[in-house]
Formats: sequence, structure tokens, C-alpha cells
Amino acid sequence: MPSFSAQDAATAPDLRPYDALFLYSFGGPNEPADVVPFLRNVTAGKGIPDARLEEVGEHYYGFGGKSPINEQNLALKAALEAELARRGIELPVVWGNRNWAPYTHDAITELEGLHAQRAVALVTSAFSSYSGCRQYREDLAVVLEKRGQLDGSGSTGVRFDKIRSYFNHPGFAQANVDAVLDGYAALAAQGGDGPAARLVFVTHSIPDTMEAASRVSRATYSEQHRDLARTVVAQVSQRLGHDVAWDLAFCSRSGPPSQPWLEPDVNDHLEAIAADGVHDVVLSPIGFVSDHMEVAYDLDTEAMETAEGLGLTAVRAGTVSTREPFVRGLVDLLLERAAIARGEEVDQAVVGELPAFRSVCAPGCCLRRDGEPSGVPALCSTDLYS
Ligand SMILES: CC1=C(CCC(=O)O)c2cc3nc(cc4[nH]c(cc5[nH]c(cc1n2)c(C)c5CCC(=O)O)c(CCC(=O)O)c4C)C(CCC(=O)O)=C3C
Ligand SMILES: [Fe+2]
Repeated sequence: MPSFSAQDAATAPDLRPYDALFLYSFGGPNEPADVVPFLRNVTAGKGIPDARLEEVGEHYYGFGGKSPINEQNLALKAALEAELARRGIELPVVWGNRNWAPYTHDAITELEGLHAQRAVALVTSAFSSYSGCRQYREDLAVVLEKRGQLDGSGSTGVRFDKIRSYFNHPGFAQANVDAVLDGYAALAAQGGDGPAARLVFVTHSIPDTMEAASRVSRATYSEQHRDLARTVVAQVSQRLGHDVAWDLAFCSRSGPPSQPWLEPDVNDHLEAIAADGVHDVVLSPIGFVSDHMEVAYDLDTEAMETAEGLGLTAVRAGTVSTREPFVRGLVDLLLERAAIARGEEVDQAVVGELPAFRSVCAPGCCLRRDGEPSGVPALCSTDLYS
């Protein structure tokens, strides 16, 4: 018999109005036969040239056709469940992906099986841009539409809210600080010179047009990264007892060479700093919450080869993954979102110079290109169609 006392009632955090947490991610292949269908899902309607798909396919085949992302998400789900249990919160966690099984559709079916009526989505992207914000909200709306569960005011089935972009939440920042400090320790173990080392933050490149359209609360996608980077650098410098020189570089660009994407590419950047006399590098993939294929291939394989060729001593710091401050922070964000949904005044925790980002997106938020409406409905905003 479960026991329930007045004490529990007084201390169990208030999750109302939510009855489920939806962990919403990108997805990735689990075996070689998955690779091409997965890439078709990702690129549907995006006009990515076949040559690029073959190249990306090779990255996956080099790892036995398996991306680390699904196991990472299962580990995050387990860590969230453990943290919820630790706090006495009973809330089912349902995992789904935009581009691979379990798909968005499967997750909604699972939520219905649990009789969930109002779920809160946690996307595995900390920064706002089309790719990290609106694309998730659009896919959710489009899948509901296909299920016959969308009308002009939103979902007629399970309703969804979204947790704010969390790049400037203290838990995410702290987990990155810890990961970078571990990176400096690993560098020292390899004989690297900490005070002289360059800290290179890395994130996914996006087209300049998507960057321009990503301005939310004063800051574009790359500015959000710089804001977090400054917070991390200040704390790391303090802990190490010396100033840390840092840069932001980008990986995984695609699209035609004629289309400008955010630069510098991490490989070009390693070359540039080596030419400047830098010998030691810590690479911190702040743009990825866990070890995705971009981390395994673009950083651990390609960028590490570049570094070796340049004679650099380089270590790759970890992603936040299931680090305790990150997971605790996500549960804090969940409680914050629930309080906002109940209409309560909340004190939103942030670090850095930027404010907490909106919990309900504004019209025009994170379009693919400035001034170009996507023509697709998007949930979790004040207006489904703008
Ligand atoms: C900002 C951003 C994130 C971070 C936010 C988030 O996490 O959502 C992200 C995540 C990911 N991107 C991933 C994989 C791919 N992304 C592609 C293509 C693209 N990504 C873009 C941006 C981003 N992508 C963009 C602007 C494109 C061009 C096409 C388009 O405009 O959409 C392509 C197509 C081939 C190629 O050209 O590379 C693939 C295969 C995986 C799975 C990795 C795994 O399997 O472990 C993950 C987590
Ligand atoms: Fe947004």
C-alpha cells in the first residue's frame, strides 16, 4: 500500500497542470539499415544534395551505422526519472524523436495510453534557432494535424507546452563548467600547458539567414552561445586561477558552398590558432547536450585528426549528458514551467547577460529565414500560424 501523509502533500512539488514530461529529441540510426531512411527523414523537403547525404552516411557507417544519440537520450530519460523520484515527484517521462523511432507519433500514442492530457516538452537543444526551437514545435503540430488532432486553436488531443531555451540556466552552465574543468585536468595529464591552452567552444553551424532569423530576447543563436561561453569562462578562470583565452567555432556545416554559414569551421580555426603559436587546446561542444554523431565524427574524429596533424595537444571536453547539475536544472525548469502555466509569479534563474527566454514563443519566433513565414503551424506559441 502506498502511504500518503499530510507531510508528503505539503512537500511534494506542484506539477499541475502537467501529467507527463515529453523528452523530445532529434533521433538517429541504430544500425546500418537505418542510415539512409533516417537521412531521408532529416532532409525531407530541405534540398540537401545527394552527395552530401552520401558523405554524412559514411560518417554513420564508420560507426557501424549507429549514432550514440539514442542511448544518450535513454540515459537522460533514466537520469530524469531518478531525479524526479528523488524529489518525490510522480510524473511519467515519454521519449520521442523528430527523425527516428520512437517517433513523435509514437510518443503521442504512448502519452494517450497513459491518459495524459497536458504534457510539457523538453527538447534536447539548449539554444534557440529554427533547428533548436521552431522545427520541434512545427513537427509536433504537423504530426497532430496528420492524426486529425489539430484545430485552429491548437491540439484537440494531448496539449503541449514547452520548457524555455535553457542555454542560460545555471544548471546547464554549471555542468559545462564541470566538463571543461575535467577537460583541463585531462589536458594536464597529457602534459599540456593549462594556462597557455586555448578553450575552443564548438557548436553546430547554421546558415547566416537562419542566424539572422534566430534573434530572441535580443540575442541570436551565436550570441546565445557567446553569452554562455562568457559565463563558463569566468567560472573556469576562477577555478583554475588564471585567465582563459577562448573562441567560438562551428562544425557540421552543410548546404552549397555559395550559401554562407556561421564560421569559422573548427578545423580552420585550429589551423589559425596553431599558426598563432597555440600548442594546447580544450574543445568544448557546448552546442550539443550529449554525444551526437557530430561530436563522435566531426570533433572526436575529424577535428582531433586536424589537431594531431598540426602538432596540437588537444582534448575534447564532455557534453553535459547526464551530469548532475544539468539533470537537476532540467527538473527545476520543469517546476518553473508548471508554475508559469498556473499563472504564478516566478523568479526565473539565469546566468549571463541575457534574460530568461520566453516559455511561450512569440509570433515569428525562430523562423528559418527572416520575414519568410514557414506556412506550417507551430505549437507552444501565442499564435499557431505565425
Ligand atoms: C542547430 C542544429 C542542431 C542542434 C539543435 C538540435 O539538437 O536539434 C542540430 C542537431 C542535429 N543534427 C543532426 C543530424 C543532421 N543534421 C542535418 C542538417 C542540418 N542540421 C542543422 C542544424 C542543427 N542540427 C542544419 C541547419 C542543417 C541543414 C538542413 C536543415 O536546414 O535542417 C543533417 C542532414 C545532413 C547534413 O547536411 O549534415 C543531419 C543528418 C543530429 C543527429 C546526430 C546523430 O545522429 O547523432 C542532431 C542532434
Ligand atoms: Fe522559438
